[in-house]
Amino acid sequence: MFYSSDPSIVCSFPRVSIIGAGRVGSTLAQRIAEKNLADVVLLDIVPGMPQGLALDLMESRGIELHNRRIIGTNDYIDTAGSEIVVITAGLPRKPGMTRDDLLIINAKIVVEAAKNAIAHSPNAIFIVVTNPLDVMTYLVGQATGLTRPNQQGFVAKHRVMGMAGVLDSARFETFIALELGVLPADVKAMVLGSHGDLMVPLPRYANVNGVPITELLDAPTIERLVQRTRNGGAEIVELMQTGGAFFAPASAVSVMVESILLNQSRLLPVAAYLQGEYGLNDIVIGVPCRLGCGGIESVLELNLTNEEKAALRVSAQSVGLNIDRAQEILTAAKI
Ligand SMILES: NC(=O)C1=CN([C@@H]2O[C@H](COP(=O)(O)OP(=O)(O)OC[C@H]3O[C@@H](n4cnc5c(N)ncnc54)[C@H](O)[C@@H]3O)[C@@H](O)[C@H]2O)C=CC1
Ligand SMILES: O=C([O-])CC(=O)C(=O)O
Repeated sequence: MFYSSDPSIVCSFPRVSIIGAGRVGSTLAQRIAEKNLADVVLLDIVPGMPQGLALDLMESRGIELHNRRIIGTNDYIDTAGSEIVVITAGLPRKPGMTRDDLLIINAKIVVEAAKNAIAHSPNAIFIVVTNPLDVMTYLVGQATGLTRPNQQGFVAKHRVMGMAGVLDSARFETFIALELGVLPADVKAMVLGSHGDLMVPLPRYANVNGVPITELLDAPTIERLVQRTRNGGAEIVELMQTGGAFFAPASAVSVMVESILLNQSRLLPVAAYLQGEYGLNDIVIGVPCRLGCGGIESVLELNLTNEEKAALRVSAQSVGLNIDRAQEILTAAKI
């Protein structure tokens, strides 16, 4: 016997839209669906491609034992009402390139994606992945209006962020775990700053189940692991020759999505729009943030040494120069 359902009760799962159904985007869709976190909309400009990926993922549901819906589309209308929008659209770098070499081409793609996405999901939280990460996150903040005061003077900067620190920290943790032969999950580390050569790994805060790595490894070894972390993305680009990492990046975004959707308040390194924190203003850079259902709940200001502060400042200065470059290009192109 069936009970008639009350039409006022709407049973819906959260919706995460992923703009750019390439390697990072499609792997992220898989992670989110298989963790049963949300229904997923995969959007790309290539006709048929996101639809094919979505169908493939849907056909795995019975085997993977989840019931999340995955929709593939080329039309932003299908992203309407998303709780979270992840932007992975844009080009990955090729061997020999820096992430900053993608600035001009990806700025236009990301700004267009952000404007289209917010028009259909005005309350969404935005997570940016496209490189160069910190500059793209800044541009998304501007394009969506989330980092500008609204008519009431309120800035919704907590709803825009970039993924980099979770990945860079996971790499640092991996290299520490490999060096010591311990379980990766027992290693905790934090990498701040920009997602590039000027990132700021913090060995002082790295530990194995509470034991500082400075008690387990000598200074030259730690410096070697720090340098490998800084070069972590390029190492994979050089090995693969056809693009960059995507498994670990997708895992990194999925923990941010999870912390937001499940209101976990996890403390994670996140590229955030700063207004005075760490002495930095009107810039996006990686800092420790609490992530919950509203997005960035707070920025934690660590008691950094003078050297760490200086490294963060240098990192921010380089992001600032690229923001200026991107804005000149977008203004000239009337975007
Ligand atoms: N923040 C981070 O830690 C990481 C950033 N990345 C960056 O993420 C981006 C994506 O990387 P992959 O997935 O490996 O590249 P990919 O080439 O596999 O996928 C990019 C997708 O974007 C789509 N696209 C291009 N223009 C678009 C538009 N206007 N609208 C919608 N879709 C569009 C392409 O058709 C393609 O399917 C790159 O910029 C890469 O550098 C990658 C890994 C880590
Ligand atoms: O290195 C790249 O181009 C992709 C990326 O940001 C990473 O894997 O860290």
